[in-house]
Amino acid sequence: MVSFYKKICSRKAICSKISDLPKPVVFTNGVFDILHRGHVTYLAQARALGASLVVAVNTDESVKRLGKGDDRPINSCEDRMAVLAALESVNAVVPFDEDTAQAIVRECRPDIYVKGGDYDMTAIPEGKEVLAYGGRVMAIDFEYDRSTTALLNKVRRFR
Ligand SMILES: Nc1ncnc2c1ncn2[C@@H]1O[C@H](COP(=O)(O)OP(=O)(O)OP(=O)(O)O)[C@@H](O)[C@H]1O
Ligand SMILES: O=P(O)(O)O[C@@H]1O[C@H]([C@H](O)CO)[C@@H](O)[C@H](O)[C@@H]1O
Repeated sequence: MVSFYKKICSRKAICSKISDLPKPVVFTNGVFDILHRGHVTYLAQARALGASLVVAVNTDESVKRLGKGDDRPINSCEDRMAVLAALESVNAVVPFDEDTAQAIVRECRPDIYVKGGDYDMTAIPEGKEVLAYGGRVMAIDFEYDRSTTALLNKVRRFR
C-alpha cells in the first residue's frame, strides 16, 4: 500500500487520530470533486494556520443531497479522499455522510475550523459549533478564481 493511504481514517477512528496529531489541529470539510489550484492553495494556507490539517469529505450520498447536479460527484468519495491524502498539506482525511460537518466537529473538537471565503463562518453550523466550545474559526480568501463547476462547464462546451 502506498504510504499516503494511511492518512485515510474511518469516522469511528478520527477523533482518536486527531488527539494524536500535532496541535493546533486545523479542520475543514468539503466535496473537493475535481481538485484545482484554488483547492490546493486553500489547503496549504489552512495547514499553515496550525500544526496539522484534517479534511472531512462528503460521501457520495451526501454530495447528491447538496444539489450540485445530477452527475455529481464526478469522482467517488474513495477517489476524492485518496487525492486529498496525497497532498503534503493534509495529515488526515475522513468521510462524513451528514448534510453538514457539524456532528463530526462536535465529536472531535478541532482547535481551528476553516472554510473558504465563500462562507460566513458565524452563520454555518460547523462555525457556530466550534465557537460554542471556544475554538477558533477562520475564512480563507479566494486567491484564484477556480471551481469544479467552472471546469466542468468548460469541458462540456467542448463535447
Ligand atoms: N478557488 C478557491 N479558492 C479558495 N478556496 C476554495 C476555492 N474553491 C473552493 N474553495 C474551498 O474549498 C472547499 C471545497 O470547495 P468545493 O469542493 O465546493 O469547491 P468548488 O470548486 O467551488 O466546487 P463546486 O464548483 O462543485 O461547488 C470549500 O471550503 C471552499 O470554500
Ligand atoms: O465543498 P463545499 O460545497 O464547500 O462543502 C460543503 O460545505 C458545507 C459548509 O461547511 C457549510 O455548512 C457543508 O455543510 C457541506 O456538507 C459540504 O461539506
